[in-house]
Amino acid sequence: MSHGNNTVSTRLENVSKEFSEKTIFDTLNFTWQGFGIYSLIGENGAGKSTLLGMIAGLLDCDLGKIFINQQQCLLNNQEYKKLVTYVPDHSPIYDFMRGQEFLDLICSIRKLNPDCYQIYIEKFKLDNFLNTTFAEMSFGTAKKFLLVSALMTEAPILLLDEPNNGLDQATLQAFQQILIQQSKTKLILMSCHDQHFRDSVNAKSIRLDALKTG
Ligand SMILES: Nc1ncnc2c1ncn2[C@@H]1O[C@H](COP(=O)(O)OP(=O)(O)OP(=O)(O)O)[C@@H](O)[C@H]1O
Repeated sequence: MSHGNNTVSTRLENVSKEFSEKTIFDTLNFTWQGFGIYSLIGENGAGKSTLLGMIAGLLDCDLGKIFINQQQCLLNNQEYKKLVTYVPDHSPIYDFMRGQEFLDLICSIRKLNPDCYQIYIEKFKLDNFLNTTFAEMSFGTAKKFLLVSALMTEAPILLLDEPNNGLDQATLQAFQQILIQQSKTKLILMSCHDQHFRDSVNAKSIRLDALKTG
């Protein structure tokens, strides 16, 4: 991998977050070290998506710090952004954008050769949707493009929010194989309510309430 490390870590240091005076996290401390797949487990509203969004750098911590390797999650830290890629549970893509345009845009931002996504287009059977706008795509098809945009990068941290939601059986099988393969060289953190899917990719469970109480 081009990140050049034979290991990778994500570290939460005294991370606190509240929404409208409701505490979601209070001085959370945890480190994920090394490659593999981890799934955050917790009831609806426990804060799984919030934590993934914070590690992705899209939501601020109220207090505390988040690091990937030695890089701190800060608005202008481009080195941090290179280390992480994130798939939210719903598509945030402009309606007018077409599938291929979106992937080419991500390639251009991440300085990747556009050839890098072809293999995933085949595995996810997206050939016929490259020219389709996100407005016209089904939920599952849009989700597949988002997954491709993350899987094609070399970022060693992959954050996936409910990644299996909306995928058909054939795609799920292809996706499971890709995740297992990528988990040899990436640290994959996901939120996933589906135990069958978690087991199928050998995800290690991390209970959010256990994290909160240290
Ligand atoms: N932008 C926001 N403004 C106010 N409250 C928010 C906001 N985003 C999330 N919350 C609240 O923060 C809490 C954690 O939400 P989050 O979506 O992270 O939970 P989750 O564990 O991912 O839930 P689910 O399993 O339902 O996906 C919830 O109480 C939610 O209502």
